[in-house]
Amino acid sequence: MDATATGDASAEKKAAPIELVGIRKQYPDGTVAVGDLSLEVRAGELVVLIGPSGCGKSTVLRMVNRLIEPTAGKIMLDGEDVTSADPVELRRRIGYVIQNVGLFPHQTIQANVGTVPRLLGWSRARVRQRSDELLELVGLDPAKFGKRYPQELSGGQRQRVGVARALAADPVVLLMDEPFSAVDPIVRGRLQEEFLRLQADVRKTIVLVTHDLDEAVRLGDRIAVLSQGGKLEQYDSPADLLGRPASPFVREFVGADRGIRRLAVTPVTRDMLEPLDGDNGEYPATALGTSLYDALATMLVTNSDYLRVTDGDEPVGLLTRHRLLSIDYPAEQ
Ligand SMILES: Nc1ncnc2c1ncn2[C@@H]1O[C@H](COP(=O)(O)OP(=O)(O)OP(=O)(O)O)[C@@H](O)[C@H]1O
Repeated sequence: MDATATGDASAEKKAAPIELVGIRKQYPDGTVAVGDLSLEVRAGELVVLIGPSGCGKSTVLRMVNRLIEPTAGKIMLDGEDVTSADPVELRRRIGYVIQNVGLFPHQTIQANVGTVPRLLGWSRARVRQRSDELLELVGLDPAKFGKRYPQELSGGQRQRVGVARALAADPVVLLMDEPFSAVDPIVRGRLQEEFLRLQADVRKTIVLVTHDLDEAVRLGDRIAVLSQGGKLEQYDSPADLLGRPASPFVREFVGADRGIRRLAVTPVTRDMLEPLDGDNGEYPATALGTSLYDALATMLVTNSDYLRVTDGDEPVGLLTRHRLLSIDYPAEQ
């Protein structure tokens, strides 16, 4: 996905912050899906909601675009209270991507992507141009895929069309409910990677629901862990969540292999390094900022207990395997 392919798309509307203030959803049968949740998401931030099945993740997401009406509380979008705004108008400002995408089967890919711009009354030429631009942005050649129908695409390709469609009217917020869970793990990994590149380019405010902790750690700027009734257990960066679980619930939820996951989100920094002794040219090199996970992989593959760490071309210190494996876990001391 080439940034230059965005054309008009890079002259985007700004992403908007969202704030949920004490939102609650109680169903007529008495079920409290979400009790009293407050959460703020900064403009351009990617926040992941995670938690056990039935804890209210999808309900939270669907209250933001008012597919579900909250029983109480306020939803602020870009500083404006939208709790009683016209839901249809609201949804034009908020893109929504769901599992299995929900593309219209009897419409071409191009028409699917152009759905909201068409509803907004854009000219045919502008809709077409926007659709081509978005398909290119998500890595699908419009000349090749534009005229196809959804069933003529793979699951991963359909998922990308779903993302393109959600971005078509240039929303200020993107809501994503398990967007990558319908595809196999290899395709999922690739889609996640492409999605991160896309997000670096468009910088939308994104709230993404998943039940997959690895996905949360990989994609989230911050992760909100919910327990039953939409109770917010912890809201933190991936590294802090894994390193400092705030409660027994979170500790259990992030599981025993959090040490490994934490290595993946912790970069090599100067304070971890021993001084260089001579030029240490014989040790394999790794760059400052590499994840500890990748650094450990290099040590294992090269059968070396030391790595020469560089900043650009300049060697700045030595990382030892012992130091790498004894990074502190404050919550466990
Ligand atoms: N119409 C309804 N009436 C009563 N309870 C409902 C209704 N719709 C949803 N619920 C309940 O609300 C709770 C939250 O549901 P929600 O779909 O938000 O959970 P979730 O965390 O997204 O779950 P999952 O990970 O399984 O998709 C669940 O206990 C569900 O049974």
